[in-house]
Amino acid sequence: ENGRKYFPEPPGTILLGHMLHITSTTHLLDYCTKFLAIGDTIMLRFGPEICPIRKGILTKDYNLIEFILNNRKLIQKSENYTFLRKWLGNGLLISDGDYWKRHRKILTPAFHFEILKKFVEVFESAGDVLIQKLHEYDESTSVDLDTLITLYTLDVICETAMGTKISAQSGHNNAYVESVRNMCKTVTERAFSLLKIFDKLYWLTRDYYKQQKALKILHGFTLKVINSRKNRRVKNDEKRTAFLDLLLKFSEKEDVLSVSELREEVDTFMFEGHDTTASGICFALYCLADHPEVQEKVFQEQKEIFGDRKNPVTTYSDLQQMKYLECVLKETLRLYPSVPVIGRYTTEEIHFDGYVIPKNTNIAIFIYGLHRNPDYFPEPEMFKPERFENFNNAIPFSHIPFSAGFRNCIGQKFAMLEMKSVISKIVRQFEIKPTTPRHEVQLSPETVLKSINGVKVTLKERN
Ligand code: HEM
Repeated sequence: ENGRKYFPEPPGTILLGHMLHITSTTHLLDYCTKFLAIGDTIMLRFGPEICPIRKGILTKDYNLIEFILNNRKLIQKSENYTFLRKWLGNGLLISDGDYWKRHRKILTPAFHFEILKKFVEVFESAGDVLIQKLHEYDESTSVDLDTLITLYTLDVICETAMGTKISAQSGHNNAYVESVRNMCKTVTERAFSLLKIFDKLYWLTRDYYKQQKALKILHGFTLKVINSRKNRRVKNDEKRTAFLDLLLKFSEKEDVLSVSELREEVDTFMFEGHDTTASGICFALYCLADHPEVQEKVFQEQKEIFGDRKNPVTTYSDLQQMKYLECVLKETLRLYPSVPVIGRYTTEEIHFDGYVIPKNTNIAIFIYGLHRNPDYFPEPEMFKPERFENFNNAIPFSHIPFSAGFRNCIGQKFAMLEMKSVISKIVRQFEIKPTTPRHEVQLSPETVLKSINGVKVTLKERN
């Protein structure tokens, strides 16, 4: 067409394009991989022109990904993020333009390491509750980590984001916990349904009512916390260091956030900050179970830091010293990136390497596929944390579990500290082993990468 070059399109059906292939999340990773057999970047079509989410490109190409993530014109998120909007409003994850820029600037100081240092106590005390739970299992019963770990990360994010203990691990605040789960689930299901993406059809489904109910509980909870902390806040109260308190403090100065803006940012942390870390922790423990030699090295590192103390009070600087564990986490997030696909939307025509990406195109960056490219990671299916002991910094965009560029994850350091805190605690107390017969995870990219049959291991108390 006029010599304009577009990315190739894999075979699909005339009317529905590639939509039919992508109706189940469990096969999504396989389909993406299969589609990308014809090239590292391809065009996909989701249904006929009347469909709300129509066309897109899917890429695992290093250079294109670097180009996109470093491009100031490409910070708008793709259309499927709009399903999160009812919950997260214009929170940092989905806002764009000057509004995003302004909010990113306001929120960045809240993730300063001086603040994160203080959160280590929260990670540790929630971790102690988890350890108590884990002691209820022994070698004969497998533990499904998914539920237990998710309740742990919920406890952590609620206390750090809102300064409020919900004791999810002890079975309190079930309505809130359940609403978070329901919301995450229905949002994902919507993005992959041919019918539910239409608002008017969605109103007729049970999911819609489930969502409305969950939203009422979620928003109600956050607003209640904001209002009570706003009224009760004591000036210069050192103890109040939750994200919310910092934002309230900032709001008193020139950068005013309204109550609803505060609500949206806090809810965004609630969403982005618990499922992602839970996924990372579960898969890391699963990999450690499969690789006793790696686990032994992690354990030895703990001994070097703490001697024989099994339950030491762990500080920020202790966590900083866990260099090998950090490699384990990087390797886990390479093979199992918590956010396997991220999306962008073109607001103008983009030219890259002789190709045209039309205006109004959704771009899906396939992090999962990028991370398994043998050019950057020889024997890509193998779990080898040592790769990161001398990672080639010349190819920074080959490993981007936290994305990269302007819109990278604001919670990256927080997440690494939390994961290190809880995993080191578990490794000091237990030997992690595969179940018999060995549990095989079934990956499903539900916005966050999950295993639909759980993540099961067995635990043996160390002497
Ligand atoms: C292992 C854990 C985590 C992973 C793998 C992860 C990954 C990511 C990725 C890939 C993005 C980019 C999303 C996109 O472009 O659509 C992102 C953005 C974001 N993450 Fe995380 N995340 C993690 C933990 C956290 C935590 C703990 C928090 C908060 C406490 C957080 C808050 C955010 C926010 C607010 C954004 C939006 C940033 C912006 O657009 O300016 N994340 N994260």
